[in-house]
Amino acid sequence: MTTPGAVIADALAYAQAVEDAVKASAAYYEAGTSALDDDSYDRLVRAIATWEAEHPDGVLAGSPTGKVAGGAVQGDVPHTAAMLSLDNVFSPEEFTAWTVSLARRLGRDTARYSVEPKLDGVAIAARYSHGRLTRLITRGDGTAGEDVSHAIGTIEGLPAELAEPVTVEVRGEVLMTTGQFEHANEVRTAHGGAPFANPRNAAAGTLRAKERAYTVPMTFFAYGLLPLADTEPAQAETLGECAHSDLMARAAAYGVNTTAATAVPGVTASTVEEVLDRVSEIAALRPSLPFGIDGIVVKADLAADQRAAGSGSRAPRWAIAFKLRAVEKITRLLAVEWNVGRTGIIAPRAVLEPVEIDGSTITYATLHNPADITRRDLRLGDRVMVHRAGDVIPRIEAPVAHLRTGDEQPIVFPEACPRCGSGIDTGEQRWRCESGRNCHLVASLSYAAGRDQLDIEGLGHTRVVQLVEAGLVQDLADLFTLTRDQLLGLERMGETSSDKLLAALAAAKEQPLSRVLCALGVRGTGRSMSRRIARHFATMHHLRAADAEAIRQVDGIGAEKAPSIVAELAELAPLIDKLAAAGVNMTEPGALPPAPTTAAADDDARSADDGAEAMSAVGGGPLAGMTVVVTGAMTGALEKLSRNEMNELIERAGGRASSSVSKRTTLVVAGEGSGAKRAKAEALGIRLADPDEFAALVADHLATAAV
Ligand SMILES: NC(=O)c1ccc[n+]([C@@H]2O[C@H](COP(=O)([O-])OP(=O)(O)OC[C@H]3O[C@@H](n4cnc5c(N)ncnc54)[C@H](O)[C@@H]3O)[C@@H](O)[C@H]2O)c1
Ligand SMILES: [Zn+2]
Repeated sequence: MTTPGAVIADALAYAQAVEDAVKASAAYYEAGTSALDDDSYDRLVRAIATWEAEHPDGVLAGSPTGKVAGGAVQGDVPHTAAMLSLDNVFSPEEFTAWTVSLARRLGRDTARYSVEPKLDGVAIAARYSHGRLTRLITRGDGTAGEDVSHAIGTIEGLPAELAEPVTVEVRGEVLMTTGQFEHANEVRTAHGGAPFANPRNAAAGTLRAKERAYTVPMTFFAYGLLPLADTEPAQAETLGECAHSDLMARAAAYGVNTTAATAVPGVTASTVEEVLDRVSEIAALRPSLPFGIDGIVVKADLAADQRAAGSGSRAPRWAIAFKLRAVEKITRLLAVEWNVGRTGIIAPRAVLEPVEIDGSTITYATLHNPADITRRDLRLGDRVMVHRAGDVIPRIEAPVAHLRTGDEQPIVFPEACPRCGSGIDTGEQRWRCESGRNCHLVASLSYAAGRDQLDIEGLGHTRVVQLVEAGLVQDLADLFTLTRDQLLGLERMGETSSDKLLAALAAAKEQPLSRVLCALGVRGTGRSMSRRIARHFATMHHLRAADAEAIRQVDGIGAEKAPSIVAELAELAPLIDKLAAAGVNMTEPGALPPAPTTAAADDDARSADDGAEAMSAVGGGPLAGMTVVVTGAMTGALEKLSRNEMNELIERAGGRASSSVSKRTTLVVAGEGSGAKRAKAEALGIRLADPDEFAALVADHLATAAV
């Protein structure tokens, strides 16, 4: 495939582009399985046209330009009158220019316009003989189409019998509504077929498919009515003289479906301004329509104007398509995320290779529920058709199944709640965490009890769920007022485990402020940030008294984060009070509260580096002013320390812990298995220490690290 949209460099690339476009076109009109989205196809054809304009002698006979259906489709049933394509405009200016050229051609202003949605489906001619539907023919190459009469009876809006026994041809679009498309793919995948990428492809593929084991409904909308060879002459003459809007009213009276029954009925307009207003109205309604449209068709309404304007080989001169921006693009499904909502609903979300649709870059799309994923037969790595119109959340229509390489992977459904680890209730279409509305509480308590936070031994996930479900704990503080009797009342809770848990809770009350802060889960403050805040303010009292400006004194807290920390602490105030009342420690050992500031801090003069110095000046210690990175396995006296505990140790000793080696690093503690970071430190000439050397350096502070 040539890169769509790329400029064609030479005759060889031109020939390749023509071949690609013709192949895509054939796949698009026949089985609805093009490898390209419309935008990419249109760019390819534009590049072909540009090249042809510069090389008029090199134009290939097979070129798609200037032909109905790009010349890729044939037919053997001749049309009564040519079934043409439409020329396009993309802006009000281009549209106005078109009306001017039409007026020039007519020698007068166009008397009246008809304005209708451009339905995004497949063109079809339906022949009625004495009121009975006898034949369905596709557009084909415009001169002759293919007989698809087997589809009679599966198309809503195209009755088997008209309200009057007339002999006429009704032309219009066969499409699938959103609901019909969902249903079609459901039925199709249930029969082992590959889902269609979008409703248009589904309509094209379904219309042409013969002898399927199942039928799926489609919908017809008329946009043309004309006589057949054996139509009564008087009737034929009347039809030939009717305005387009009258023909549509007549078709509706015959019982054929028209846009009159939709939110975007065809209307007439007498001025360009009126037309453009209607274009805007239809464009605004597009996202809420139950079927796809890709533009607005504007026609000279009167038969006399149409006759005077005439037609070219590809399109009539009396009609134009005002194209709307593409709302569908093909991109790749990279991953599926599972998010837990407030009520415990676990919702999948598609992560996409970023793609621009209608001016915005799309990286996520909704996936509703697991059944939806199964129904759409989605796989990781799939190329997918993504739809986004207006403010509506982008959605995946379906995988472009014929583009599969075989490397696609099944989407793994979670076995436990991704937030709190509880079981999942899969009884309904929408999966739900078994902890329901408590999911968040279970998750936050489990987090708070974790090793790097309050480190409460014996308070694992199952125990947390049990306490929450028994109604004993409604927030973090409730843990610290649990009684022995309450614990003994729980299942599988003997005297020994109750006492152990109570002891662990008592020990947790003595944890430093930094860990309490971390356990509170203030957004934007992870473990090391919690430590920096705790060391800076020394007490919860000082921290809560701080405004955003004061919080910005802490190294690494910027103008955005500071106010949100203040706001969250205010929100957490009742919980913090409750924790303090339960006897939980609210101070940071070894830290001194900041000196009260007199003058307002000078913003410009302050940088992260200054902050680091200020902090270590308060702390002092053997690592004062140093930025330390730990890498590899710790041994000897440091063996038992987690990375978080190592970082705590560094900060207690006055240093600043960092996870990556840079020019600002002053010391790298390198244990066994430290590869890349050690190498980088050596390259930058940064001081290295092995675990034993480092243990000796911070020996005074090491004693207090044992937990
Ligand atoms: N993705 C691909 O590989 C691929 C290949 C070929 C074509 N295409 C797409 O198809 C389009 C060009 O194809 P085309 O010539 O079939 O169609 P068109 O967009 O040029 O418009 C003509 C068609 O519009 C339809 N139509 C809808 N509402 C109508 C109304 N109210 N009045 C009259 N006609 C109405 C008719 O079917 C008519 O045949 C382009 O947008 C192109 O992107 C895509
Ligand atoms: Zn949960």
